[in-house]
Amino acid sequence: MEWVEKYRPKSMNDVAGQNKTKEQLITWIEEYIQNGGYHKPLLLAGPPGCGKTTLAYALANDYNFEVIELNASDKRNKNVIQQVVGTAAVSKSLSGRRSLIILDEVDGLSGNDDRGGVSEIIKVAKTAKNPIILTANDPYKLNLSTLRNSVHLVNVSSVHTNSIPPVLRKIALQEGYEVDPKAIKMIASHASGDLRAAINDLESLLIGRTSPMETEDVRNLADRDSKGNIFDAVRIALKTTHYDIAVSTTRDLNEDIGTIQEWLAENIPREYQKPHEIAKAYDYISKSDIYLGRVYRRQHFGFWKYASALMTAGVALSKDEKYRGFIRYSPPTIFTKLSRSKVQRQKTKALALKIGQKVHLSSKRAMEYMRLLPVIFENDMDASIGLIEYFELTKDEVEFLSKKPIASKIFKTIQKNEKEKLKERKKELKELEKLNKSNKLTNTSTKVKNSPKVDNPLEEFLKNPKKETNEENDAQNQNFEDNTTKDANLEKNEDLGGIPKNQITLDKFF
Ligand SMILES: Nc1ncnc2c1ncn2[C@@H]1O[C@H](COP(=O)(O)OP(=O)(O)OP(=O)(O)O)[C@@H](O)[C@H]1O
Repeated sequence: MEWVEKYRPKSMNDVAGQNKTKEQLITWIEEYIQNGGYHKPLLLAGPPGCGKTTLAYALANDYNFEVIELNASDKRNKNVIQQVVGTAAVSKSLSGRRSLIILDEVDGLSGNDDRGGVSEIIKVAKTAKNPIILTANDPYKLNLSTLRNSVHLVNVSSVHTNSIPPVLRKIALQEGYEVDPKAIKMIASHASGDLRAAINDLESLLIGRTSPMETEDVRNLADRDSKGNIFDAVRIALKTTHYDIAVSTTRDLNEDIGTIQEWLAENIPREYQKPHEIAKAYDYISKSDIYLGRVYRRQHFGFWKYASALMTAGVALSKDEKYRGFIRYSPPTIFTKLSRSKVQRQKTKALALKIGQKVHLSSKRAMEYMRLLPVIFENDMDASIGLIEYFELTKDEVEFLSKKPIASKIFKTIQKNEKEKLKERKKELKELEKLNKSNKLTNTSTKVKNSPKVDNPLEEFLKNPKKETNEENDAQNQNFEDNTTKDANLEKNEDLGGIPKNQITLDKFF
């Protein structure tokens, strides 16, 4: 059992603080007992978690009344009020004990569906023989003017910060946990007078703990500042059954509306128990998402309020009954999932862009076609190779798309094909060279005969080297020629009587 329920005070003496309210309650019930007839119903009005319902139950217990509760989740239309409250109010219970009727959260009766309910309560209250206690979070805010005149209003203040630590300490001790008094004080001031929230915080911090709880642990609690935090907003929106209360949860929240929507979506199945409630709540979330989409796409910020109302009040009113127990809410896992899948998403986007550019498609459309690629990779090698070559996909990209070790098989085939192609090309080149050589030979023989025009510069050079030489070469050639002449003259001057060497030698033979 959740600690808030387990440690709900059974007697007025155990209710922390609220001394003035207790006195008013005691006076009211004692007057009823003395008069024994019609008595104005009591309306307990105060913030959530300050002990209104607890006080009503504790009073009933102390004065031996049997409680008949009709909470906000019940459809309190005219018939239901007549059947449940009407019958109970004029009769004693089967046990013979008198009944105390508790109508929780009557500020929720201001909606159109409950209009009959408000008038019926007044009617029933006027004829009731048994006492009726109503509770509300803020009766002035709501259209309850008629009801307020017919009831005895008692304001319940939030629990004083000094009254919270003893309650928390007692619970921790009874559960067998050791706690630092400073940590307890911190939880108390975090709760801002909401004892239910304080007990819930204590439970969430202590459950499963082996070492003593310290102040550092409390600091890790989400900030519960005066503006409220997302945990409170989610809790109120999921717990309440009132349109206005649910809608007001986002009012002072310093969070983006999309984030609030994710928080609610994450925690709906934690709070709601019945499948049809969960389905209905998600239906509202999806409707709110449509409006949010319109806000972003059309920049029509007037739709904020519809999105906000659908996600808070829509979700709140999807449940049949209020779940009172403690629920450990958790931040939306979508954000962790998104950050984990960031690299994957970036890769997919880059690939879609690459493929889209090739086939003139937007990356969004390309992504749709990309889903077919893994199927082709697995089943058709030729088509896969064709597509990989066409889209110029790398092995990594194919691996990423197929998510299976098929990529290495395809790329091995591609490599094999490439090698074969290379071989064939080499063969072709050789044949071409051969053909070229034989062509050259034919060309040279024709050239000698006809002196055709030669395009190949190398051939041109070989044919007419002078043309290729530059001035420097010309000069060098000139020097070379001069030197040759000089040498020849020197040779002439050798002891040969002015006759060249070769000529003498040759002369010897003739
Ligand atoms: N004054 C208190 N003394 C001891 N326990 C309290 C007190 N107020 C609240 N609690 C604890 O908080 C729990 C919720 O209190 P309760 O349901 O009475 O709040 P409430 O004012 O009726 O809230 P709501 O308006 O949301 O219905 C109780 O089960 C109890 O454990």
